[in-house]
Amino acid sequence: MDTSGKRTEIVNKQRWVVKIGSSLLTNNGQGLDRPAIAGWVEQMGRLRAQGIELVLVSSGAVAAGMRRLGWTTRPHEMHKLQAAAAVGQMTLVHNYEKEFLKYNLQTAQILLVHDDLASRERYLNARSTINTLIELGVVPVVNENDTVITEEIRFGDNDTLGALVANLVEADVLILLTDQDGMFDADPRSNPNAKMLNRLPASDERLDAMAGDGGALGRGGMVTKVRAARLAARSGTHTVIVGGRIDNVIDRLSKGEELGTLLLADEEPKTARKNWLAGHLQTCGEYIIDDGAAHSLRTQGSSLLPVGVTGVFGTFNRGDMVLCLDSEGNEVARGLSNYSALDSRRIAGLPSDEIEGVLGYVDQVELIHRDNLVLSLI
Ligand SMILES: Nc1ncnc2c1ncn2[C@@H]1O[C@H](COP(=O)(O)OP(=O)(O)O)[C@@H](O)[C@H]1O
Ligand SMILES: N[C@@H](CCC(=O)OP(=O)(O)O)C(=O)O
Repeated sequence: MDTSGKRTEIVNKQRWVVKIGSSLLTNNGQGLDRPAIAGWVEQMGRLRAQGIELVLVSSGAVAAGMRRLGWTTRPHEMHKLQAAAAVGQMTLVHNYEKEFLKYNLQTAQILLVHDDLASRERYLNARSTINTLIELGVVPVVNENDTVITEEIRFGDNDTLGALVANLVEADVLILLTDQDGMFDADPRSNPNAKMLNRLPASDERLDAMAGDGGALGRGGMVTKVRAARLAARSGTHTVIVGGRIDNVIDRLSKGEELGTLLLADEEPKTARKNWLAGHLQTCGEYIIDDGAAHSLRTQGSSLLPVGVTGVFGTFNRGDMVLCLDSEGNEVARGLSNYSALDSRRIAGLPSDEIEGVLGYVDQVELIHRDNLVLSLI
């Protein structure tokens, strides 16, 4: 294929995660927009026919459930939102199953919560199940397991889930289909002169000031999409934020057309281990680090040495994930500790050449080596 003048980062890419947001799937928050779903599935069917592997992350359970239950306004009580999601998820997957079958594609329902991806065992299970489904040619349809979570329902954030799934399957591309044509330099709802962004590195800090929230319904808006793009970038996944109502949007993206906003991953895809560190492991304790250590972690990507640590909290073993907090309690980084909490307390504040004298052994001179350390998103 002639790719000159096209988005080569997207063309011929093998593995896509497509996330369809609530604002798009629903008619003003009421029920599912079935004709629109049929249109996206038809396009995704064509992706599959080209040999592109696909995972779908779909919101819309709450809205579909509200319609089924005859509710016209979105409830505020968490248990009612969760009940609506449980009812609506049936409608949602039934709809996808019916539509994908038209193209001889089987679907599978996957319900996940962030904690599932924080347990090493469940992460590995989810990963191998989804990878197996992809190999079988099945389209996994992922949503949050709303019955057991509260935060994500409250903030309406399936963007993060999309990014975590992209990390999980090491996707090449994450497509966030939404109700705006792309990301603008200001929220177009409140700023009619806002201009759409074409491409930027996901790490570009200017994005933070441009991203607004999702408005009255308290949805994630562009804030969670930018954060998702940064999370996805950690597995080398490029993200496109794009309008789901644009004619044949998925087909056109796959041909390299410059639609929406491309947020690029760093050139160097991080190793699987780093992906894991970035979002998946449960933390077992905390290091409080001084200003000098916080500065060199943030600006030079340095390892954490005992000398920069002023406090050690929690109970952890060597190899466990520990948070690094600055003196004000802000998370600077997280990483795998080379020492248990007990030994860390004994060497905190000391120069590395004194470790052996105190402990009687030295594993590594760092408390956390930079290869096992991931800076936190600010
Ligand atoms: N800089 C921006 N560019 C585009 N949209 C923005 C921006 N800042 C805030 N938004 C808002 O984000 C909304 C989309 O986010 P959201 O409602 O969470 O959608 P979804 O359900 O697709 O995740 C848009 O309707 C828009 O008003
Ligand atoms: N998981 C829930 C809500 C998640 C949600 O709305 O997220 P988003 O599409 O990012 O605004 C649902 O299916 O209704």
